[in-house]
Amino acid sequence: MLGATLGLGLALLALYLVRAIRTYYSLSHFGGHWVAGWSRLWLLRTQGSGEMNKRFTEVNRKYGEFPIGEGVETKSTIFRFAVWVSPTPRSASLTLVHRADETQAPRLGLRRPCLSHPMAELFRRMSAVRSPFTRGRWYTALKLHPDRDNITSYVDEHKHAAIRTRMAPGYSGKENVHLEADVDEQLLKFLDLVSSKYVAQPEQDIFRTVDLSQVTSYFTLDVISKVAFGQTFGFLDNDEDPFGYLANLAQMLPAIIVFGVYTELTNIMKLPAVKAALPKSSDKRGLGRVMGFARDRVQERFGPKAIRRQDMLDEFIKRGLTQEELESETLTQITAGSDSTASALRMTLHFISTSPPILERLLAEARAGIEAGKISRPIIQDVEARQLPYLQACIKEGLRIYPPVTGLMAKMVPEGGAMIDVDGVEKFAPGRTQIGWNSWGMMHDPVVFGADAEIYRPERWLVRDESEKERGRVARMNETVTLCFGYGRFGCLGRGVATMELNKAVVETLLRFNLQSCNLAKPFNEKVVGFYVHTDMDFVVTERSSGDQSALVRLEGDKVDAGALAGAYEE
Ligand code: HEM
Repeated sequence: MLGATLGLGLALLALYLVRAIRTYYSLSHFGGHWVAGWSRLWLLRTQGSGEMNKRFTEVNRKYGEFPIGEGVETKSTIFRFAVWVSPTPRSASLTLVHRADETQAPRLGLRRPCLSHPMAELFRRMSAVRSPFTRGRWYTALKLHPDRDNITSYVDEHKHAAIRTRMAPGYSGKENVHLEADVDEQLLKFLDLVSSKYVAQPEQDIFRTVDLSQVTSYFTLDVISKVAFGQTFGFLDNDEDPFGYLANLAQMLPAIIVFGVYTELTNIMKLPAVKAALPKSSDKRGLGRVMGFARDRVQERFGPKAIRRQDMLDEFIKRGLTQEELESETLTQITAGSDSTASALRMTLHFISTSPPILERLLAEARAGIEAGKISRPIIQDVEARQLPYLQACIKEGLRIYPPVTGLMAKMVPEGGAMIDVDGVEKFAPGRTQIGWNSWGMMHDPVVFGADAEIYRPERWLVRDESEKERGRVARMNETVTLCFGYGRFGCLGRGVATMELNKAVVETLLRFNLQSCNLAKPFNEKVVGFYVHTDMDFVVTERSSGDQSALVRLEGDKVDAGALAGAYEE
């Protein structure tokens, strides 16, 4: 008996080794850290480092570089996850030519020679509507419910396409007549909260600070609950996390990291003991409480006394989503739509408020718009914001320098494999290879964004002259930054809502308040886990108008005691 067990064990080990070696060599030509070729531990370490964005970018810079443009080097990443043995991430730079799809996807450069960057081109090709690439197993980690998938977690193409078709109209905003008014209402509450509770008045010895990381999350969470269900969670009303949701999310980070690498572990959610420990809608706090809130709001739309409101939920119901589907999808809406927009908002505010020339230029544009009657008060309308070039440049630059989603979003090479062009050499990526996305690397690429790509500089988005070269430069940047919302059949459905929030909140906040970071040497703490967990982002806030007045200095008389530094001019 012992002998048979030992024999079986050795046979399994041999099988594992053969597969591991085959997997390793099938992708060894892409280069990368050797550990990543054998196990996912490298990936786990990188994702758990809290700075996955920077580490992936370092890897891309180290391995598989290929010269492009004017001798500048650029990079991308490929991760290999084997069919069933331990996945083996690899890295390499690449452009993509896919054999099976050659008729639809001509070789890079032939169709749009100057606009496409190889990394962006690859990303688009994989996500395009008729692409044979599919979602990788990475997406299964986005399942929030033990039994139910949601739009972000379906790896089955047909199921994903079916739910997306039914949900897209609800997101489009055309049917959601309350959308803009709902966003305005929450923004006014946000501004009111800052004004009533956080404005410092040092001249009256009132010293206060606000944690921007917190209040921006409160704003986007209340917006999303209002536009999704017609009722807010009450973050802004209470100036706190009423359900303990954000705290619960922070506790779940280790699990998020591990599940994002060992995606098969999502199956343990089906085990009765694990299932019992998972958040559920009857919970009093945390994600479970949010699930309960979503369940109650959905329930109100059904039955004899059903509430009717022309909004997203109503549109989803009209498109035939069941009560169960709605509970799961609305929860996804909250997780997908709150943190991403909040980080875009807070980082954009941070960069503008810490760069006086940028702030001044933005304020000048906004004030001119108000004076000309082109900006509604008290809140700018979305259509008006889209007419302000410098505001748009500031927002795009914010999304670029801190792309809100840094998760791998791995797409899978179809059966039969794909040819991938590395350094001008075509290399074969076997079927089921998963190709991860390094959004940070893509958005910080000097080839696309210029040699100062690491710097927040909205001016790069403004066309300097009418030459074809200049228009091509800006068009290429626009094509790339838009990818931070994904693309094609996987692209973000909430993009319109997010853009509306940013269009309004950035300019209205800065028009009212002067923001000063409390600690420029370390303005915030950050953990990057596919999204950003920011804490301690403390700012001093003063009313902009009073700040402006106090800056007016009157120099009266010939001799002024300006209080110059003592000692420097003394004998
Ligand atoms: C600045 C803010 C946002 C960014 C950068 C962003 C980015 C993304 C990205 C990268 C994806 C996945 C693309 C892929 O799988 O390849 C995605 C998907 C999605 N986003 Fe957003 N998002 C934002 C805001 C929102 C908001 C406000 C909502 C809801 C109102 C939302 C709802 C969704 C949904 C439902 C999906 C899944 C689409 C699908 O699977 O077909 N997002 N988003």
